[in-house]
Amino acid sequence: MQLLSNFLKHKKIDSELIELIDTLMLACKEIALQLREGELAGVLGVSDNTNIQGETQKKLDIIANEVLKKVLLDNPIVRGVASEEEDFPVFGNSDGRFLVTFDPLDGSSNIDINVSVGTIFSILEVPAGVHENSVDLFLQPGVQQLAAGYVLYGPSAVLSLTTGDGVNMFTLAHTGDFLLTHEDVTIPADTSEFAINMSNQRFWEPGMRNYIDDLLAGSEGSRGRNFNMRWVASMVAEVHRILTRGGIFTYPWDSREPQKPGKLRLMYEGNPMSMLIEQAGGKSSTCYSRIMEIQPDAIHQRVSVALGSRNEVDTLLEYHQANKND
Ligand SMILES: O=P(O)(O)OC[C@H]1O[C@](O)(COP(=O)(O)O)[C@@H](O)[C@@H]1O
Ligand SMILES: [Mg+2]
Ligand SMILES: [Mg+2]
Repeated sequence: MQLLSNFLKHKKIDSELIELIDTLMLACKEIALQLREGELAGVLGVSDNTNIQGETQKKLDIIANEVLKKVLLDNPIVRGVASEEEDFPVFGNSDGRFLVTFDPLDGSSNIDINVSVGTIFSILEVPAGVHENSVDLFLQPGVQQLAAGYVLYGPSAVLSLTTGDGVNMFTLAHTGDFLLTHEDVTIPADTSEFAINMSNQRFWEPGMRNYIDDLLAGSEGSRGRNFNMRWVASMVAEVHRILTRGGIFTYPWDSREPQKPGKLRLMYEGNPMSMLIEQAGGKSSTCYSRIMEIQPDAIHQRVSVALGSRNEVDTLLEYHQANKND
């Protein structure tokens, strides 16, 4: 089985980008170790802090964030990082070429119950000739990402990575190496499995309500077949399932906080996951437009997300279109 860096060299990926991905994996291996120790290392439970989005930080949110920040900023090819758990971007070498945004620990409500969590990352390039450090450097649409991926910390630790030429998966071996385990991952265009937090049903838009009602009606409804439902409450795990066997995942806009487009964050979750899904032949949308074409205007911007098997996402968009035109 091929080593991650050998695979990327073989694919003729830019050597500095390979170096950056290796650096990211160094941090993820450290996070994987801390997670594995769990209670033994005293890392479970909540901290006394709240992040800029008003969420209570888990101890492991903070640890994972610190590990990623330190390891990345120690490498002079990194100009700056932006994290879900940092109020503002943090800058390193002013000549650095890369920007990295990350959700250090996704699905962190699962930590204390020992269920899968993950790290999501997105790599951007500093626009040519820009020397001033500012948040604006990061505010690039998802189509500009050089690479994106996640590490799922589940029964095994798995990296799913795209550098803009398909999606490949690598499993962390006991030697500390990530080894190629799935090449050219492709999402089936059709699916009978959906993922949504059903407890928010009464807050959804009519398009989403009608769509889910028809899935639940199964073979007796207009879809004419039964659908299965999954909800891990960890986006990394949901996307991993979809990359592995297809499906649709959505965290849509809802009326609880109508001024926010959704729960998930564009720069740390929406864009990197959309790049992976599209590179595997799937589709990703806000329910109205392509996520990767959104011009961000704030680093912690939220976005509504619907992604997965292409034909099923198209069907969901039709329900939204139908209700928009009513
Ligand atoms: O608690 P809910 O409403 O089920 O939301 C679950 C969603 O929130 C998230 O946990 C948000 O990510 P964080 O844990 O990084 O805040 C997603 O991974 C997941 O899809
Ligand atoms: Mg998250
Ligand atoms: Mg998080």
